[in-house]
Amino acid sequence: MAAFKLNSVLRRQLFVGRVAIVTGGATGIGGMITNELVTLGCRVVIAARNEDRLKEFATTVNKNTGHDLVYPIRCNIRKEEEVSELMSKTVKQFGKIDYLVNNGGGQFASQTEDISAKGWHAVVETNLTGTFYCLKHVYDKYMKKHGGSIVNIIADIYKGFPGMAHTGAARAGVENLCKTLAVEWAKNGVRINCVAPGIIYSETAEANYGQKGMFESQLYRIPAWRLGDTSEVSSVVCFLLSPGASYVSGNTVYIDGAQHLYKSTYEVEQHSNYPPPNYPTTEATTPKSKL
Ligand SMILES: CCCCCCC/C=C/C(=O)SCCNC(=O)CCNC(=O)[C@H](O)C(C)(C)COP(=O)(O)OP(=O)(O)OC[C@H]1O[C@@H](n2cnc3c(N)ncnc32)[C@H](O)[C@@H]1OP(=O)(O)O
Ligand SMILES: NC(=O)C1=CN([C@@H]2O[C@H](COP(=O)(O)OP(=O)(O)OC[C@H]3O[C@@H](n4cnc5c(N)ncnc54)[C@H](OP(=O)(O)O)[C@@H]3O)[C@@H](O)[C@H]2O)C=CC1
Repeated sequence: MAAFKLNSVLRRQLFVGRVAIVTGGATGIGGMITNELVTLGCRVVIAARNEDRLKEFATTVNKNTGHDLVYPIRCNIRKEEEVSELMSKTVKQFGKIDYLVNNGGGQFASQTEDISAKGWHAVVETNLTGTFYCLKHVYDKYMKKHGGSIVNIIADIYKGFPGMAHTGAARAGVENLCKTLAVEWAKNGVRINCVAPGIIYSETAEANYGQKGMFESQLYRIPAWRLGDTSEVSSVVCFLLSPGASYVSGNTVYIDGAQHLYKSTYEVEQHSNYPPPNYPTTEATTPKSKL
């Protein structure tokens, strides 16, 4: 019992005096990361495009905790000058940036051949280039001299990302960038890792796919036979940021109930359009071609 009490005291103090930036930090997974960091004593700058939503979230958390721990800054991560300002304003306001969580991002579902050039650029510029801007400017403005810890939220790209090729390509780019920076910036005391969520329920995430129940319809593809919840992502993010992960860098942690080892969210319909095999086939093994 005494040990448990000590633990909970330590837990509350884990990030006291620390400062984090969480992009997309007012909704879904990002909102839960902000909440958990605040619970651990951290001050958190939340950054996204929708300023009203940022302000409302910050006001609610600050009212609930009785402390001004959450600070909203409007920022579209696709615009380099806004990202640069986000980092400068944070250093000016709080004197430091210990942690960066690159969580802001997203995509839409589409067959690859139906993605327009504009749609491709929107997704790649948000998820890959936006993350690059955040990394470059947090390094320039603080972490180059002082070190820090970074977590990038990517996605389950273990088997590619059929049905969302743009985000698969962008997130794979972020994962590779993470490996590069884990090496290049080690000399500056910077650790950097990725977290790859499977299907994590939040109202905003599900709304993006336009249909209530869409996420639940995927349960049979997940060995855990349930969706993830946002706190199951935030706890891993906080661990990776914390001194508990002081020798961990350049890694990706999948948070997906083992889905990356099982079924993707994409169905391949039966067809006979591959070049024929060199073994005798029957009617049953050669369905009619639709081509
Ligand atoms: C079946 C179950 C699947 C489970 C998968 C679970 C894995 C992943 C889950 C998640 O990531 S949940 C998080 C969801 N949240 C978000 O995605 C929020 C952020 N998303 C966005 O902001 C957009 O999707 C965006 C495209 C990344 C950026 O949008 P932005 O506001 O900058 O651009 P738009 O002006 O809206 O669009 C630009 C361009 O993009 C094309 N496009 C956009 N949406 C669609 C769509 N729904 N379908 C087809 N194409 C789309 C389109 O070309 C747009 O240009 P215009 O045609 O509008 O001129
Ligand atoms: N939920 C899930 O199942 C999964 C989620 N993910 C990823 O996790 C992250 C969080 O998603 P989740 O919480 O589920 O969904 P949300 O839709 O709630 O979160 C997306 C957040 O990103 C912000 N954002 C989007 N574009 C930009 C931009 N250009 N600049 C700044 N902020 C931006 C949004 O704020 P605003 O619109 O105000 O800018 C929003 O707060 C995303 O990167 C998502 O793709 C990955 C795999 C699975």
